[in-house]
Amino acid sequence: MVSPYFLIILIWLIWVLFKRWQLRRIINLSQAIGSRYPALPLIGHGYLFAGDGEGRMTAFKKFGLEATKNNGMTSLWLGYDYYTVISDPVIAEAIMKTCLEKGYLMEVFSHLLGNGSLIAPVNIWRPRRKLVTPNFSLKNLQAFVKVFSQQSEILADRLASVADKNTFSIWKYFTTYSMDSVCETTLGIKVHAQRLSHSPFLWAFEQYCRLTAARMCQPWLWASPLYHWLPQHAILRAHRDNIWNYIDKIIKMKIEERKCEQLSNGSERDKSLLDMLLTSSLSELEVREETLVLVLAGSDTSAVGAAFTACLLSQYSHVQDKVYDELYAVFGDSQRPVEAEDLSKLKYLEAVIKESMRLYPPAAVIARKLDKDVVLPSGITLVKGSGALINIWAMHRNPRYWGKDAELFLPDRFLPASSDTRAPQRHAAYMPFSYGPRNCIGYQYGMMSMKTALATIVRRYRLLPAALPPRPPHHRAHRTHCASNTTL
Ligand code: HEM
Repeated sequence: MVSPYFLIILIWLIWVLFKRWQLRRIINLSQAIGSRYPALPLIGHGYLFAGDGEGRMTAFKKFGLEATKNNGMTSLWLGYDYYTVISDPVIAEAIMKTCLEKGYLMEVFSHLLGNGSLIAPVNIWRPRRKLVTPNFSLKNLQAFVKVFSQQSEILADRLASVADKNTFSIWKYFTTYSMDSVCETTLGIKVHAQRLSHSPFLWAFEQYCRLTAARMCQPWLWASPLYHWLPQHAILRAHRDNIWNYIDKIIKMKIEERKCEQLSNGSERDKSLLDMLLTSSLSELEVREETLVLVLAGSDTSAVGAAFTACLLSQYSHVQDKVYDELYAVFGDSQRPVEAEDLSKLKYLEAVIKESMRLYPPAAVIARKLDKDVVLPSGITLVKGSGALINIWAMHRNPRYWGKDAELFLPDRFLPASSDTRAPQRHAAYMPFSYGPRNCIGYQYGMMSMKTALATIVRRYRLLPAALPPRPPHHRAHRTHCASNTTL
């Protein structure tokens, strides 16, 4: 009689051998590229990503720095999924121009986003991108600046209660500002995140993202049949259902509004992105998916970008002085709110935000799945079926492209008429909004929102560094928090 334990071990061994045979080309690639960190059986390098968002970001940084030392590439195994971590723009460009699939890491978000364009397979993504892109025209974005400006005024008013007092974290002010702006321009409703102490929708959204981001990098949580037994899954599903119910109610309300407007021959009210999506050929389900993508992709990213910029302004007072002088040249002593036409005049502020996103890119790492072999200029072939993790954080600090002073905060790099040669010639070396056909659809929106909020604050307050031991602001994977406090 054969022992059942023996049988289990035998089946497991056969499965491992089969898997190694299946992955033989990828294993050869990973050995050719190498990694200084040992990959453990079953979980690969997953053990380095256990812990909270800050721990995960630390692990991503380690792999990014390792890639830079190793000619722009290093190997990373998450379970049986292999990724080449990339910190060289030449390699990133070769992949991002041709490989547009996102792969497993992002697929965990399909539980919430379904086939939303942020994660959808290329055949679904392409037609949706075509439908959504025209809604981000300059004319529509300029109309949104009114919302950014009103919400920025609320943000600045709220800061009055903490100004001149103790050190505080500016993060929650930007994240609620951003949520208010994104919901108003996307959904066409005011969620009052800045005013309410608790919003069930926002709470569900935040908790959902936190749990899913943790699952993304922890292969032991990937197997759905097992994950379904864990308490996190029940919580995740409850949050998702709350989010869906909330969005579905708004969609129904907007459909009714549209019907009434058609009966009354239309009205002049400002249109949200959801209004625009409802005039497209998308079904109700697809509209929900795309609306959620916009809220997810648009809210935290802009908040992180603005919060890091505020922290850096507080630490570099000469840069803040120059931002203030530029604002004074545009607004003088007037108290009027920021308007769309002002934003294009704020060239120095724009350079500051860009330099801040170079050092602290809100989306620090992005993923691609290779659906074909990619032969690199070095002659190495990245193998079909493997993944690529473009480490934007490390790429933006790669001294080969940004010089020996890559770690320094120097906004002049981004001044249009600058004689500064420190800005690299290769376009892909700077990609906070990604690169290639699948880049960020909301980059102008994001820049306008961040500029409006920062301009409003710097006109009213002076940002001072935290009364804590000096420490550069630091990232967390998923939510990239501005952890160094700022005083006003
Ligand atoms: C500072 C602000 C922002 C940053 C840094 C940022 C960054 C990014 C990045 C890096 C990607 C590409 C991910 C990838 O290649 O896998 C992306 C995609 C996307 N972003 Fe943004 N984003 C910002 C703001 C926004 C805003 C405000 C919106 C919309 C309101 C938005 C909507 C999207 C959408 C829809 C995609 C998916 C595009 C596609 O796959 O076709 N983003 N974003």
